Amino acid sequence: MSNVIDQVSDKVRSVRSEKESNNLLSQFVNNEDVYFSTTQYALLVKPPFAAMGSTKHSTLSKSVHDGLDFLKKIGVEDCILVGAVSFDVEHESQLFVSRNFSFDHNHTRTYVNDNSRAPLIAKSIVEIPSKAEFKKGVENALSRFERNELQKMVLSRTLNIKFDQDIQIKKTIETLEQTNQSGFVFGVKMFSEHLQHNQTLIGASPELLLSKRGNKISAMPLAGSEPRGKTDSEETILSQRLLTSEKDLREHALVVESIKQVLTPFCKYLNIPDSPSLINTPTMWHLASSIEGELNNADVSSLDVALAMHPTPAVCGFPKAVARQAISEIESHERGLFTGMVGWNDANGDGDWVVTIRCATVEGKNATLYAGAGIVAGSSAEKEYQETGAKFNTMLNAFGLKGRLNEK
Ligand SMILES: C=C(O[C@H]1C=CC=C(C(=O)O)[C@@H]1O)C(=O)O
Repeated sequence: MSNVIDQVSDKVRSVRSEKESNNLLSQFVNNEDVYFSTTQYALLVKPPFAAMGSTKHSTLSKSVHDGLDFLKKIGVEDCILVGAVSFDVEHESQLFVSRNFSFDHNHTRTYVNDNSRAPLIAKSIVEIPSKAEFKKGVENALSRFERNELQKMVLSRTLNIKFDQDIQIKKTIETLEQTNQSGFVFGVKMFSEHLQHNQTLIGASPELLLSKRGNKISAMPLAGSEPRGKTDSEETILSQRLLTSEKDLREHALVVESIKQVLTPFCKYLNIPDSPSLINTPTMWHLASSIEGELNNADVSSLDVALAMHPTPAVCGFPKAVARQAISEIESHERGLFTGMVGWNDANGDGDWVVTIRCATVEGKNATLYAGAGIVAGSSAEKEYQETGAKFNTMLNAFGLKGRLNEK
């Protein structure tokens, strides 16, 4: 019997699940629990956990199957797998199995004016890479396109912020819900036997990688972006420019084509719109494609389909292997869980997985914010820098820091 199965059976066996509960976020305990919410529901998962965090991608799917199959055999069917999968196949994921979980299907989000919060003060902010290095990376990508090595790659950057006081994690997740009415909001504890620190991954992703209920699946890939405008006329100009931009439509089409190739063998029916539509978050406009499908086999798990899709060219590039290699050569920082996937998979294989973007890892007074942008032939290094800057605003808003970046 493998280690993972041992852990699952010992830790999960004796705990009973609660099926429905209200106001789950108020019960969230940082460094202990995992929280995930959509506009439809909230999910809170509590210990005891069997951690599958050290499992690498290559063995992840098999370990999860073995663990869940074993639990079924011993009569433990009502458990859930929850957490975050890293971008890089060699990097640890943060996945946990528990029987102690609650769904709130009456979950609602109330918009609250974000000026009502007392903002944190940033004592120091370090950009990694620097603006010059990021722009050099974009130029490097453009030269690879000219040499026909690849057609798209996503480059990212980080903001390392030290605040004047400890970040209130539950409060920040609450703010993310209040200010991102349609986003997928998450708080995932990061556990590792080797990790010295107790970090938490928090964020509000607008991008649905994969949702599965029975044999029905859906996905909403995003690629192609413009920051939100300040006035109505600016909003119209920016959104219409995005919808008709040859560069952004090409960038988007590569993502959709790659997802189509992955999902086709899984599906007896797949509906992909001919052209993308516009969606917005409080900080960005995006090109989005709403994909629906029916699986050949309803027993395939949401995790398996999501792992087959991951990483899509929305966070990696095209072709995938060449882009992944180019990213590792150009980016000097670790992505970790950023541009991975976060979500859950229940004992029936149903679940929701979203792309881990518009997020930060936080601990004490420190936060590392992440943002990336898709680069294709015709991209401008300055514009991609500005775009990633606008994407940071999801988390900067949640910390009460938007427009205060020069404050030391
Ligand atoms: C990698 C990120 O965004 C991806 C998702 C939506 C739009 C994107 C873009 O237009 O570049 C990116 O592909 C991020 O927000 O950090």
